[in-house]
Amino acid sequence: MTSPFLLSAKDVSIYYGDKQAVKNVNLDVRPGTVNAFIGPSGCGKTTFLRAINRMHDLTPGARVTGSILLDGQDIYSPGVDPVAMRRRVGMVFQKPNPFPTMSVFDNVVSGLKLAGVRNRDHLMQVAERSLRGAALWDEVKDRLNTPATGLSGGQQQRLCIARALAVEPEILLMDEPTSALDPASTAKIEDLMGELKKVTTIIIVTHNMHQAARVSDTTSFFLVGDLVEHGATDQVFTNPRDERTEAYVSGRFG
Ligand SMILES: Nc1ncnc2c1ncn2[C@@H]1O[C@H](COP(=O)(O)OP(=O)(O)OP(=O)(O)O)[C@@H](O)[C@H]1O
Repeated sequence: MTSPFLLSAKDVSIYYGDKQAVKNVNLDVRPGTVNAFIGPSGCGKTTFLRAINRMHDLTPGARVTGSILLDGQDIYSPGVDPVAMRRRVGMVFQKPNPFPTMSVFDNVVSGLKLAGVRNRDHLMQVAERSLRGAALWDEVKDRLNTPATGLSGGQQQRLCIARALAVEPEILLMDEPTSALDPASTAKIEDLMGELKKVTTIIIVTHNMHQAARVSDTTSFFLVGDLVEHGATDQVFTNPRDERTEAYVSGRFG
């Protein structure tokens, strides 16, 4: 039988030199869902997230053990090309990071151009679809050829979401995507999540428990490198199994 999970982490540990930042994490993610990682600062959420597209390959001294299966294939197996794999696993960072010298349009289609796509009509179709997907089309359709840096912070973050969507990733990793944004821009991105999960699967690291409760289907609670609890978001917030989760979600530490 094929697995119902798009992503399965098995016994994943992550080290920076001698220091273990993530301890034996096991986690399954279903396709078409929003999955939140919560927990206090420094507990390993971002470290684990970055392992899902092999970003630690680029960090000196970092080491990942265990396996992370994407569609049943271990992304750490020797035959896997990390560049090709990263096209399947998109990433949106804390601070919007559009390519500063590029126009809005060129930012969105940069991944496709890098892959050699040149057909202007096709690029235009993808740009429109991706910008609509990121709920940005109406705001930028008349300024596609202007610099991306002219957009507001919230628009820039949605542009980064559009850029990620353009290559049709199977998973979109979002590392505190709204922490640098004002409440109105945050609300727009939260509203977007429900739409995005129709076309991809989302994992979002957030410090904001209300955000996790609002947008996610499942929640994983991390504490000093351990995945303490993982379950349906309703259950984790209203009926946590572990007393440490209970203490955290009720605001007793954090
Ligand atoms: N490049 C690095 N080199 C060494 N240690 C690191 C590195 N990045 C993170 N760490 C350490 O690993 C641990 C986990 O950090 P991580 O950033 O994953 O936590 P986090 O839960 O995402 O925190 P935050 O919510 O503050 O972003 C911390 O102790 C951190 O200091």
